[in-house]
Amino acid sequence: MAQNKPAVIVDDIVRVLETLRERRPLVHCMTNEVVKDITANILLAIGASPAMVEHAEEAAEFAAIADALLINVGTLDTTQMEAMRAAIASATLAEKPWVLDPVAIGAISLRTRFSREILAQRPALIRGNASEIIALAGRAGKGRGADSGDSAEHALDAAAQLVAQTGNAVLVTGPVDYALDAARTLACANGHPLLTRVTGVGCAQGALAAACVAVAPDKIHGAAAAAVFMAIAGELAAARAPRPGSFRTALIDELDRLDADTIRKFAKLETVKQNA
Ligand SMILES: Nc1ncnc2c1ncn2[C@@H]1O[C@H](COP(=O)(O)OP(=O)(O)OP(=O)(O)O)[C@@H](O)[C@H]1O
Ligand SMILES: Cc1ncsc1CCO
Ligand SMILES: [Mg+2]
Repeated sequence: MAQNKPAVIVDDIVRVLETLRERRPLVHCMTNEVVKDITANILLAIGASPAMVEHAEEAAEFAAIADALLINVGTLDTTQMEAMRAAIASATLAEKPWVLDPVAIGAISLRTRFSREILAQRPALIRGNASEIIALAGRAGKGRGADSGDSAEHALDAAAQLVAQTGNAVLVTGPVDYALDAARTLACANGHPLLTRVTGVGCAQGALAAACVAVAPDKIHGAAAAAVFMAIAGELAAARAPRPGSFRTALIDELDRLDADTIRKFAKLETVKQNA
């Protein structure tokens, strides 16, 4: 089953971008209060269509209509938890992919319990920094908030466990991003430290991954595409905007400008493990 899957190559990532811009996937975002603006703008820049729909009744209705759903627990509350449960049930029934972003779990109990509860509904993709991935797998890590205290390499075992639990894919972000499913582990070595100096880049990347998974042939292609798009745009943005405020604007501009030639020229995508 997991075996004999073809390798993921840069051409596959280019195709995800082209398909995304043709199909303009509608991404239902249930995300935290801090990052809604940057999330919607990053989705628009890459060519997707964002919609933030929060009320439980509306969320259940909309999750069936949208092409993908993002569940981000960054500013969780009780009302939102109920709405998220309803949306996940509806997306699952409609066979629409959903992405889990377990922001700052580990040190904070309620969101950790909730993320583990909904993990049982098998998200198509989990996107988190190393500490979040380690905590979701039930292991001890160094995370204390929304930023990672662990290395992505450290999180790979935990990520593989989550892949086994969901049967789907995981994207661990950090200095190197890792995308994995049961058959393959890919590493994207692009990126720039300024990506961590603007709040919500990781969260927006979860939304970007939802858009990519909606149009990609396989979940891992979606995960890898989200890694490559954000990291290359970050490198190009940093080259002309070396401070966080202007970098945020430049990042959105570079995602808008991103094209096949730029991806082919800059992508540092490597297969680190292939079980075929
Ligand atoms: N040291 C680094 N050098 C280059 N790129 C990095 C580095 N650290 C993270 N990144 C990139 O930053 C982006 C966000 O990843 P990060 O792991 O910081 O997410 P996060 O902690 O969940 O973010 P947030 O909580 O602010 O939304 C990714 O594209 C990742 O590749
Ligand atoms: C800063 C912050 N706090 C809760 S969510 C969030 C956005 C980055 O994860
Ligand atoms: Mg961060």
